[in-house]
Amino acid sequence: MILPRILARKHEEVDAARSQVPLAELGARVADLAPCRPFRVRLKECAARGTAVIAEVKKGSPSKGVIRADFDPVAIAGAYERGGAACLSVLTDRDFFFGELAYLGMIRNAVALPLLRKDFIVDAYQLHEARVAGADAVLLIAAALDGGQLADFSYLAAELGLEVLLEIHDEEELRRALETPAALIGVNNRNLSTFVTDLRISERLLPLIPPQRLRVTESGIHDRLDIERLKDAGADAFLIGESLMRETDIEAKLKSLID
Ligand SMILES: O=P(O)(O)OC[C@@H](O)[C@@H](O)c1c[nH]c2ccccc12
Repeated sequence: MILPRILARKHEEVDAARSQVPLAELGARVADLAPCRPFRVRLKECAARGTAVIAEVKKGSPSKGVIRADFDPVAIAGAYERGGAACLSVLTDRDFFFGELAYLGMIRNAVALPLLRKDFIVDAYQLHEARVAGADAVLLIAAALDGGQLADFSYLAAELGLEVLLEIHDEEELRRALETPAALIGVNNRNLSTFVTDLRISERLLPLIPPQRLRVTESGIHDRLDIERLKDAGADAFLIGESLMRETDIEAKLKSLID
């Protein structure tokens, strides 16, 4: 299973980053930042008008390797914005997903959409780092965090002005998610040990999420048929990476998913 390996590596990265820029210094920078862009409100508006897609800037993954060789994160973000994305997800993990923290700032300067930092958060330091780098929201993964961490990180994120997308994969994780104030809950259709995606995970779990929480379905979404099927299961928003990144015309593909 790869998740424990990724998490162990994250702790090393955080230690290295902290020795370069201490938490107190990062914290001091937060005070000077512009307010975050409203992630959840934007999703709700797009969902009310049609289909709310969180489009992911993703060069590759541990299971697929490099998905898109000619990878220009800013150009991709622009195509997503023109194609009608509600919000963007930016993979910032370098070692397993070919991402960079700096992509957040570059993309923030180029598009007006709210941005999610997609990474493996294991330490409060990374929440400050996300805010300073230009994120408006962060992913928290229930499979990677215990109940105390989920609560602590949720409250700290809110203090920093960041919204939280809390990712779950089964009933036990959902139960823990519902004990936190997370306004956005994401059901990952991908099994993190086998990498197999199965939309039936969302069909099983989305109906168990109270409608006051915004229900996001993540991974393995390919076409309009998948979207209709997931809407029927109660999805309010759709997090899509690979099927967009494999297209030559990203903007046209996104439009075909939304209409
Ligand atoms: O590329 P896909 O199958 O459309 O999936 C996107 C997104 O859901 C996936 O990248 C993801 C979901 N949860 C994660 C956690 C970490 C890294 C990546 C992810």
